[in-house]
Amino acid sequence: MMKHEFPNLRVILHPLIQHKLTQMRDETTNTERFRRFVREVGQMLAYEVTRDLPTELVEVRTPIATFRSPMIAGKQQCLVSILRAGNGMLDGMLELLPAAKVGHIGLYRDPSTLEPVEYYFKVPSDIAERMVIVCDPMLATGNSAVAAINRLKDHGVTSIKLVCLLAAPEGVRAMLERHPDVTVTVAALDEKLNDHGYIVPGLGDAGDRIFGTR
Ligand SMILES: O=P(O)(O)OC[C@H]1O[C@H](OP(=O)(O)OP(=O)(O)O)[C@H](O)[C@@H]1O
Ligand SMILES: O=c1cc[nH]c(=O)[nH]1
Ligand SMILES: [Mg+2]
Repeated sequence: MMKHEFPNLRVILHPLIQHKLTQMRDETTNTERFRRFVREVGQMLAYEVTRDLPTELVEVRTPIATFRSPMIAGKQQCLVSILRAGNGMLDGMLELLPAAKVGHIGLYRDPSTLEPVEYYFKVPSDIAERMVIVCDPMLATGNSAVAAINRLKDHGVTSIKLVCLLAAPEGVRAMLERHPDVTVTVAALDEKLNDHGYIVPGLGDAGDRIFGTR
């Protein structure tokens, strides 16, 4: 585990994740490969973020004997993707959590103010009873994640985890101040933000690289 100052942050230093992340950072990685890496790393981060799900023992009869064996218990899951870039992680995560419901929150950052603008909001009607995993590749200023989680809490959600590929210290700090109950799981904690609010060294604009829009 990486040493850092944030009690709300888990950085996953798995070699497979780091290997793929390095190729995502490479500016010569094309849309097709970038999209595949986001999906694969999203799936591996879903594995890590579900590590502490509660289990209960249920009786199972094998061809040899009957015994008590663990199954996931407690709240059911809901994945919430922050559009657009969150969708790049969604399919990989759903492969591990096939029964999860899915919500979408459409946000884009105003480039001059770096404040998020909401353009879409659709979540399952029973979301308040679920454990929610919010996904977005980038946690930069944190404004988008804070706004999305504000909206989920307004809908009564009490159990939330945030999964990102990359975070800047500014974004992790914003989450700690505004939503200290939410753990943040990332593949890397980068150095800082630049004057345009991009993560340094980062990987550029995640949405544009996933969808090939620039
Ligand atoms: O922490 P913040 O400073 O709020 O920045 C992070 C946000 O910026 C990106 O989205 P963007 O606004 O580029 O929208 P997109 O996914 O449609 O490209 C990213 O996917 C996050 O949602
Ligand atoms: O570096 C950044 C910051 C915000 N959004 C991105 O896609 N990349
Ligand atoms: Mg973008």
